[in-house]
Amino acid sequence: MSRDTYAKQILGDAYENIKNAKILMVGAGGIGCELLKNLVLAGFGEVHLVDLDTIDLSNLNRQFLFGHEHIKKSKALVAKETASKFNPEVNLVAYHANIKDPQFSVSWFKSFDLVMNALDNLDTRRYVNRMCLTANVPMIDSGTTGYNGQMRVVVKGVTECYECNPIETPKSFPVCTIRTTPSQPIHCIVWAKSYLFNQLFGIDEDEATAPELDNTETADNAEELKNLRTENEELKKVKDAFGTLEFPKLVFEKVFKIDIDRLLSLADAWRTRRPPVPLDYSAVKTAADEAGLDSQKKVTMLAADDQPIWNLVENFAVFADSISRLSNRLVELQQEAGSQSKKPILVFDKDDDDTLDFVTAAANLRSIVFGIETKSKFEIKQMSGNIIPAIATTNAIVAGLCVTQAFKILNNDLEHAKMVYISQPPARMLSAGTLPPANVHCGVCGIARAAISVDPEKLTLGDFLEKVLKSKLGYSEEVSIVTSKLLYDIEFDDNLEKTFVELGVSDGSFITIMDEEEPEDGSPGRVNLEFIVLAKGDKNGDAEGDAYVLDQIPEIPKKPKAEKEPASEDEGMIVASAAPKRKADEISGDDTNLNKKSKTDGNGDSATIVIDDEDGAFLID
Ligand SMILES: Nc1ncnc2c1ncn2[C@@H]1O[C@H](COP(=O)(O)OP(=O)(O)OP(=O)(O)O)[C@@H](O)[C@H]1O
Ligand SMILES: [Zn+2]
Repeated sequence: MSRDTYAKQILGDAYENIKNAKILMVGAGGIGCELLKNLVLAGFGEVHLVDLDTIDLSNLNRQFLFGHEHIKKSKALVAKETASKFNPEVNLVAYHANIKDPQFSVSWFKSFDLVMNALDNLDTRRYVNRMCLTANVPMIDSGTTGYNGQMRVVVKGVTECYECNPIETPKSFPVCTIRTTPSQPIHCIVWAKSYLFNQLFGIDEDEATAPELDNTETADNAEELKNLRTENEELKKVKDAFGTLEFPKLVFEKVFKIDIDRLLSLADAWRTRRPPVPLDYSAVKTAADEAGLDSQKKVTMLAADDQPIWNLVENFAVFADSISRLSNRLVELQQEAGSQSKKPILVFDKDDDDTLDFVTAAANLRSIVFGIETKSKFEIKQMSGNIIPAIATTNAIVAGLCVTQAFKILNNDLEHAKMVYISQPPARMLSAGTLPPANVHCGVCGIARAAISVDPEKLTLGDFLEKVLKSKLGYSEEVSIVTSKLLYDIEFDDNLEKTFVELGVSDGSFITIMDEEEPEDGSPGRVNLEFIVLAKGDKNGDAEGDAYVLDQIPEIPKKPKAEKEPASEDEGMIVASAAPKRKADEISGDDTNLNKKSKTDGNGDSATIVIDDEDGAFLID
């Protein structure tokens, strides 16, 4: 009896399609390991798997393709190695890489029959969704949170895409709660992780506002924002001492003394609240030395134990030590990067001890200043990483469901494909539904898509408008060109001389073209066109001096007739409404609700944060 006897008996003629299928699997973590095992055992012919991460000890309880000996090795490569032993006939190809890397182009996506997501963040899911829509490849997305899970099939033009209905966006905290009047541990953790960490080691908040901070300026918080800007300016000066022995001291004095003194001067804020108490560097340092926390070895030992709740001097010692560790790392990265235009940064990762130590100590010191309960490193890891324990069995169920739906897609039996939810009792444990049709107003799948290869240092916005949009695609000058900000519209032509690179458009960026012309006969204009920008390799350019190559002229259909605004709630899911036409003055840095944010620099950090005022805070992903 051969290995595939049973599969042939069960699937009949359809088995040939499975055997000839070429599948892309994105993510080789909890769901990914289960999924790969299923694909390999079911006899899928060729599976490519992409994962950017390496194996951590904490993965081993459920990511069973990995063992102790694989810690710190590539998930993708080890998963391939282990799974290929289950069925050597399957052709497995592994990539230790980010799926957003330019090597994974639209034409590469096109070469697959099906893409299966086993990811842990919204940002990458959205990216893969868009690539699949551009490449016209069906996608199966799956996810679990503890005992809950879901999977769904996405086929361009037939079913809902991943973004047809807005996924609940992260709950944001008013900036004044985080930066001026924290009252819960979570406020201090968000401050340490999303504000202070980024200011010191990551992307400056002026360049990219962290998602948890709501920066809308209202009369209520204008005064606070003015103060915060002063704080930012001062912190930039402190950063001049980066990498020196003085640096931890200057940061400490700045955020736990100078800023707190300034807050205290806002007398109104403290009429009904307990005023914060600034910390004195010399006094705390002396106390830490007296407590024996004067050597790095002792601090390392202290930080290694994540169970106890550290006191003031312990937090102080870990704070200073982790700043030194992180500064050294960043200096090294900067030296390695040399004169490259993209400055290296550090990104918070709950599994990265240096970053977690910093966030734990900084959050606790702030809690002490504001008289808020402090937390252990273990607790802060959970809260800052938005973890709900991953359950192996939920992953296994979801991965199994994904494969049964993959059979249907590959056998052109889409009408029987389902979306399935796994819930906890008293709700039904498994509930399946037919695939909802695409939302014609969706800003992601209800639009035209194309890829354009450009030389971002050569192509100017003016040339793009004239030579691509007007000459090749028949637009008038009444268009808006948008990335995460407005680049051009009929009343805003300041950027026409600038090159793509000067406008921050580079490999992997998305550019949206909005047809603003209103035909005289009242007929609808064309739907938005979203280009994915690819940096040009050595492909020969066309007649335009190699600044761009447009392989295919995209078809850009007319907009669907406007419908009445749908009701906002439908069985607990928010229904998308037509994207409003944007005005130049509405366009600032961020425009998440229009789904046109450039995808080049998303950090994948997309948690839903739920605050329970009664019982403190908890987070879910
Ligand atoms: N942009 C991306 N490109 C490639 N792989 C990605 C990308 N984003 C996330 N992943 C991978 O998706 C997988 C998701 O798996 P999972 O949800 O089990 O997360 P994990 O990091 O293994 O576990 P945990 O977060 O619970 O520690 C991870 O292995 C992660 O590296
Ligand atoms: Zn859609």
